[in-house]
Amino acid sequence: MPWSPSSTRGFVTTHERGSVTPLLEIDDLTITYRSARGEIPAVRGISFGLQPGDSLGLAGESGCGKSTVAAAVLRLLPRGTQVSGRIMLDGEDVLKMSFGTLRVVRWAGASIVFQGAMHSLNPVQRVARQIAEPIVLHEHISASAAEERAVELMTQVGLPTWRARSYPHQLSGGQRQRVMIAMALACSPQLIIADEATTALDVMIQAQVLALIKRLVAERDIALVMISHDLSVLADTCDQLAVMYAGKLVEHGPSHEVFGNAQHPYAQALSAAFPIVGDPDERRNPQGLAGDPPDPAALPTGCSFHPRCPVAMDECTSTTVELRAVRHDWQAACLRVEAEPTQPPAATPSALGVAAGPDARERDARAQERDAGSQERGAGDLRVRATSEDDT
Ligand SMILES: Nc1ncnc2c1ncn2[C@@H]1O[C@H](COP(=O)(O)OP(=O)(O)OP(=O)(O)O)[C@@H](O)[C@H]1O
Repeated sequence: MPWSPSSTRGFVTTHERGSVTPLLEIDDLTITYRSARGEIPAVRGISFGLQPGDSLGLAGESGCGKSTVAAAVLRLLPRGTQVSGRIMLDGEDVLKMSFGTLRVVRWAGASIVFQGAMHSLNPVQRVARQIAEPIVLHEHISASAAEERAVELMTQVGLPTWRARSYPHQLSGGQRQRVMIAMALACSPQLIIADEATTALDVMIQAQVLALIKRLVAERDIALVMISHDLSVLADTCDQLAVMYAGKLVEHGPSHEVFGNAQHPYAQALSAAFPIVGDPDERRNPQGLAGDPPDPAALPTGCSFHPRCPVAMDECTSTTVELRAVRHDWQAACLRVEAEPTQPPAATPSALGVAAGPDARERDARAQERDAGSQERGAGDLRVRATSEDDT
């Protein structure tokens, strides 16, 4: 079994054994909280898969279900929450794992870096000791050997070794977030979930921590799920972007396409709200999105986005639309998207009829310019902030 707790490292992965099974495969995941207000359908039938080394940015407004997905991957949801579908981690169903296996999988298979390290760290324990704890637990080595490893990890995440004996309150916010990343890496997981891991940091420190995550993920061939409100940060850090709205995926595809040429009106609005360096129009005129996301306990009929959608049609009020292929690697859940899987890429919003009128034409022209640019430059040039560790 891949997650046998008895092997030296904790497990032998299917990838180490040469399997091509996706590392993470989420299939029709549906999560409903039970609360005093009744049932809250937080996640509604989402699916995606990741191979080692893949990175997926999960975006969407507050309350759309991003953290619920993250918590489900490590079965950290409150007791009583209804979960259906499948979450396969390295070929094993997380939802059916025994607690013994789950203990190994947490840290050694997948780990989560949350926002606000101060609340996640023990205030009265030195940081190296905290990083060493999961190593002792999972690898059954002595505390001093584990602390040596912890100090090595601290160096890898750019913390000076003398900080090993510091307490969390003696570190800056960025340093604490680095400690959390070192902890997440401690047992060499195959998957890291970063849930708003850089949101509370100032722009310079955020850039450093993002660069660090990118470097470590690339060096170690780790799969990354990164959750953020900030689509531009996700587009800069991840290869793929998935946009959630009211518990559903409304668009999923290569980052430069979803950020630069979104097909779903919600994903368009979200990406238009963030500036792109080198695009003065977007910088001068960042657009907001009117209205609020729906109450998950009282979702609108049809497409949940239709009450806020600038291009909604009558049908949208009654027809539920699932993801449609825009291209073989790109999907959007909008009735206006004409699925043309055999056509070459670079369908533009107006070509798909997603947005009509002068604004849409302007936007479309910008999207085409960006598209041409992105083909030359690649997705990395969508960055809006300096992300080189050396620069900051
Ligand atoms: N323990 C819980 N009990 C009941 N409802 C919950 C619980 N946790 C989250 N919810 C609800 O589930 C929905 C999804 O919440 P979730 O935290 O996953 O969203 P999110 O996209 O991560 O939001 P944010 O960006 O604000 O963290 C929200 O409507 C939220 O109020």
